[in-house]
Amino acid sequence: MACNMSKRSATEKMLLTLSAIAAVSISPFVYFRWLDGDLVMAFIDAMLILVLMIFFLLVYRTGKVSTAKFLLASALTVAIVAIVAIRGQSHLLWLYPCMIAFYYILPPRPAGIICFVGITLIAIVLFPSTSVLGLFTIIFTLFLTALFSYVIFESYSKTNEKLTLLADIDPLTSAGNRRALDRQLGKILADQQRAASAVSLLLLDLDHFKKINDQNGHAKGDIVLVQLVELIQKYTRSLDDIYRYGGEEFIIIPLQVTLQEAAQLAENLRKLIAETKFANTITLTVSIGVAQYRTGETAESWISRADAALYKAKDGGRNRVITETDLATAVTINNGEVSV
Ligand SMILES: Nc1nc2c(ncn2[C@@H]2O[C@H](COP(=O)(O)OP(=O)(O)OP(=O)(O)O)[C@@H](O)[C@H]2O)c(=O)[nH]1
Repeated sequence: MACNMSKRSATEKMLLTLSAIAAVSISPFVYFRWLDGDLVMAFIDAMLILVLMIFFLLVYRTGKVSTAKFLLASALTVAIVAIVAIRGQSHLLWLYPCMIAFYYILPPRPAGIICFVGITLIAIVLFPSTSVLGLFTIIFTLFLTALFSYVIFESYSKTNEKLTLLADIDPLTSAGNRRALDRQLGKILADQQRAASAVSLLLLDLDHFKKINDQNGHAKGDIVLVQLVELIQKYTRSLDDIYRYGGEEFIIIPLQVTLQEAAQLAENLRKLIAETKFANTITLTVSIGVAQYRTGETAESWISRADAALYKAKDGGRNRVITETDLATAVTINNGEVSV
C-alpha cells in the first residue's frame, strides 16, 4: 500500500531520491548509445533503468527497504558481469567500489553472499580469455576487497549494535532508560492509532527507599535496585518491557493484557517483592499505579493517570496496587482483595 512521503524513514527518502536521480541520469546514455549504434550497451543501460524503477516502486509501495537494497545490489552485480562479458576486463573496475557499497547498504552476510556470487561469475566469464596469472590477480584482489570490507563492516555493525544498546539502557540496573521508554511509548501510540487494543502500564515506586539508603548505605541501595529489576525481569515474560522512570521509580509495560490482567501482574509483583530479601538482608515493599491507555491521549497524560493511581497507593498506606479505571473510582487490590 502506498504511504505518505512525510511518514517515510530517512533511509526510504534517501533511497527513493537516489534511485530516481540515477534512473534519470542514465536515460540520456540509452539514447546516445542507440544513436551511436551501440545497441548492446543501450540495452544494458535500459535494463539498469528498469531495475532502478522496480527498486523505486518496491520502496515506494511497500517500504521494504532491505529487500529492495538486496535486489538492487544483485541486479548491479549481474549488470557488471554482463558488461565485462560483452566489453572486456576494463569494465571490471566498477565491481570494486560497488562491492564496498554493498557492505555499506546491506548487512555483512547478504553483502558477502552477493560478492561471492559476483566473483564466481567473473571467474567463469573471464576464464576462457584470461591468463592464469591475470585471472588469479583479478580473483584474489576482488576476494581481498570483499574480505576486508566484510571484516571492517562486521566490526562496525557489532560496535553499532553495542552503542545502540548502551544508549538505551540504564547503566545501574540495565532496565530501559528514559530514551528507550519514550521510543517505546511512541511506538505503542502509533500502533494504537492503527488498531486500538488494550494496553496498560504499571508505575512502580519503592516505599521508603530513602530509609533503606540511610540505614544500609547508598551502595546497598544500588544493589537493591539492581536485584529488584532482575527479579521483575525474571518474573515477567521476557517481552514485557521495564524502564527506569526516575531514581526509584520504574515503568513496566506488559504486552497484550487487559487492565485486569495488568492489575493482577502488579499485585503478583507487589507480593513477590515483599517476600524477597534483597542484598541478603533487606526487605522492602513497593506501591504500584496501573492505568490503561485511552484512545487519543498523549503518553504524558497516560503516565500522569498511572501517577495519580500511584499517589493514591502511597496515600493509602503504601505496599499496595491501585488500578485507575476512572479518576472518580479507583480499584484497589491489596493482599489479593479487590475493592472499588
Ligand atoms: N541507592 C540509590 N538511591 C537512589 C537512587 N536514585 C534515587 N535514590 C534514592 O531514592 C530516595 C527517594 O526518596 P523519596 O523520594 O523521599 O522516596 P521514598 O523514601 O522512597 O518514600 P516514598 O516514595 O514516599 O515511599 C532518595 O533517598 C534517593 O537518594 C540510586 O540510583 N541509588
